[in-house]
Amino acid sequence: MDAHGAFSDEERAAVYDCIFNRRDVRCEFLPRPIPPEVIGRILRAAHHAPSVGFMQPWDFIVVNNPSIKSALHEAFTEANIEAERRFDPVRARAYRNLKLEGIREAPTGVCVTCDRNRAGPVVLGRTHQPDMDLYSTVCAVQNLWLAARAESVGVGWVSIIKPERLRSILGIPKEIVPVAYLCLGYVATFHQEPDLQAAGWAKRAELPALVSFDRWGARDETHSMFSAPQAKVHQP
Ligand SMILES: Cc1cc2c(cc1C)N(C[C@H](O)[C@H](O)[C@H](O)COP(=O)(O)O)c1[nH]c(=O)[nH]c(=O)c1N2
Repeated sequence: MDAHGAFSDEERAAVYDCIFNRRDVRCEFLPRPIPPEVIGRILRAAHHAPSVGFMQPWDFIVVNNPSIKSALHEAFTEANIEAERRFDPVRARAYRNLKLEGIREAPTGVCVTCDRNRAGPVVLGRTHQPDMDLYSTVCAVQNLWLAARAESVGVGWVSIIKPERLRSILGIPKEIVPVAYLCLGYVATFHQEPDLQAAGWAKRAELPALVSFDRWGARDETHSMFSAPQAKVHQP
């Protein structure tokens, strides 16, 4: 970074590399523990996320205890059975074959929570959009995910679990919202494409079809934005 805060070409490429090669990791966690200083750096990155009114509504519960992980895994299994039933029979069969969590295998779990009252009843930027504190907490999750990728630590978000079960297992007070349960661990390899894409469940949409100019749906097909050469990084 230069004296004015501009990144070099290599630094910029490293950031895009990290973004395009971040993956949701559900299995293949190695048992090797993540050193405390690495967890510390990852949480510090999460804590430097933007937040509405600089509210910083998050807390981080670090889960190492195997019996707590087992209880969380049981809660996942209950929720997963219910989730599977919502799909039609063909899709349900495909769903059953997906691996959607690594709660017990991951050496570390992190639950990211949101304290909706942290900054009192009136918060700059939240008056007309009260959920901005939750969105801020999700920004912290994304910072965590990217910092972990930079540390070669895989992260998997497990949302197939009832919030009240998360609350009771982790002793989260009722006024605090559990936003994300994340599984963290080193992996042998980061997959190049999302697991759900590799499994044929869903695929990445074409970006130009999602961008419009000035008005919803007003697409300018001739716009050169996406015809520029791509950065030399793998973009699944
Ligand atoms: C809010 C939220 C919640 C979940 C997820 C993500 C997000 C953002 N994802 C991960 C999701 O499936 C994954 O991000 C996409 O499939 C794209 O893959 P990559 O993240 O690019 O590898 C996810 N994955 C999974 O296996 N079990 C889960 O419960 C969830 N829940």
